[in-house]
This record gives sequence, C-alpha cells and structure tokens, in this order.
Amino acid sequence: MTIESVPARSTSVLSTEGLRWRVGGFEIIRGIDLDIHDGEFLSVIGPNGAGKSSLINLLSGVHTASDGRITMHGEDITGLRPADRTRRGIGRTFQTSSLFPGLTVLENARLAAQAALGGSLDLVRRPKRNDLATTTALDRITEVGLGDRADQPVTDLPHGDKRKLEIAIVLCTEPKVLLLDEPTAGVSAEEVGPLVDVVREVHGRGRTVVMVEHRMEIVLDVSDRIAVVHRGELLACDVPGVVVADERVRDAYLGAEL
Ligand SMILES: Nc1ncnc2c1ncn2[C@@H]1O[C@H](COP(=O)(O)OP(=O)(O)OP(=O)(O)O)[C@@H](O)[C@H]1O
Repeated sequence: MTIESVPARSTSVLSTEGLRWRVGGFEIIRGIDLDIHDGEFLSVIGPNGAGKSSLINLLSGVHTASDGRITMHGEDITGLRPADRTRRGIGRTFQTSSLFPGLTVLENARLAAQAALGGSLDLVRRPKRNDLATTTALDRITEVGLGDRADQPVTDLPHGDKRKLEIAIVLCTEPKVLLLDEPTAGVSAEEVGPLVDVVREVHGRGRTVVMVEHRMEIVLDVSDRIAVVHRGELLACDVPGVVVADERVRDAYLGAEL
C-alpha cells in the first residue's frame, strides 16, 4: 500500500467545526473538525462506543449539535431538521432495518420515491408501472441488483438483500452524500462481498459516501480516507496507509490488528 498524505480531492461537501453533542450529562462528541471531500469515500472507524453513530446522527440531523457548526458547500445547516437535510442531498441508512416487511421490494422503494417527489404515502392505491415514483424506484432497485426481485415480499429476502434495498431506498431521495451506518452489520459472510460491491458501485456513480464500518478489510479496500473516532474526538483522518501506521490509532485499538 502506498502512503501518501495529500488527498487527491479537496473541495468540501460537508464540514464540521467544533462539533459537540451532550446528552444526559455526558459529552459524547467532543469538538470534531472534519472536512468531507466532494466525491470521496470516507470510512469512519473507532472502538465500540467511540461516537461513530452519534457523528452520523449529527450529520443527518437525527441529533442536534450542542455546540459547533455543520456546513454543506459552505452553507450552515446545523439547525436543519432531517427532512430538510434530505432535500439538500444528505441521505442515510441506519444500523437497524427500516423496511416494511409486509410490502414488496418495489413497494418499499416506491414509498421512498413518492415521499422524495413530494407525493402522499399511498399504501392503498395499486402502483402504476409507469408513474415517476415507480420508475424511480425500479431504477434504484435495479442499481443495487434487486431488479429481478421487485415483486418479492421483503420478509422473504436474505439479510444482505435487505441491506441493499435500504441503500436503494436512500438512493430514491437522490443523495449527493450517502451516510451508511454499518451496512454489513448482521450480514452473512457470503453476502458481504456482493453488498460491498453495491456500495462501491453506488460511490462510483459520483456520490460522496461516508461509511461507519467495523470490518477493517472492507475499510482498507474501499476508502479514499479513514476518519478515526475515539472517545468522541477525531483521532486521525487521512489516507489508509497513514492511518494504519499511526501509533495513536494503534493505541486506541489496544494493539489489535488494523
Ligand atoms: N441517545 C443517547 N443517550 C445517551 N447516551 C447515548 C445516546 N446515544 C449514544 N449514547 C452513548 O454515546 C456513546 C457513543 O455511542 P455511539 O453509538 O455513537 O458509538 P459507536 O462508536 O457508534 O459505537 P458502536 O461501534 O458500538 O456502534 C456510547 O457510550 C453510547 O452509550
């Protein structure tokens, strides 16, 4: 692996300055300054409880910052609600599934497309194959490799396909920045590779991806840069070769293999 400390891309799409989040008397995020570059694949790693999901929740607006600023292309979005951030192009998946198990693959994606297009969430009306929400949903489920499973109930899908569908659902909102919180969590060993391929292809289509991930072999394979969160602080953020060689990062993992 080559070690180069100057990232190729430097235009920021999302930035945080002095970002802090306090809850229940604890400071969980403790002054994070982070520039996420336009078009990059940034992985966020760190020990359990370090604050990775909290950071994603702050970026997506699920949590409100206690202090500091979040900007998107220079514009302050710190106070915006999640739905307003989605409209500006920040999409996210969650660690736990957010699918409607009784609906089909297409129906799940179509609901997201309908909502993104500003329509009502119509669960009763039979979808037409050629309306905009349906064609958008079909395009997105095809993009993640589920085109031939459109009419399958979600409950019958293997876990890896459910995770692909969650990505397709976020894609229906046309995100510029995709925040993925542990996309491979709970996925069987055989399903991990195809799922990572989908994540890589989604990034390859010009989107910025920020991914929380524990599996280092994946992180090292896909990332342009790696951000290391430790005890609510940003310990390092650099290209993979620099991060894995960083003594402070190794100490944070108590000598575990990186
Ligand atoms: N809503 C909340 N209220 C109180 N404490 C919280 C809340 N959300 C997170 N925490 C605490 O903040 C810390 C960081 O949690 P977070 O989920 O961000 O860590 P993480 O790095 O994503 O961990 P993991 O890798 O285990 O998912 C943990 O100690 C957690 O218990």
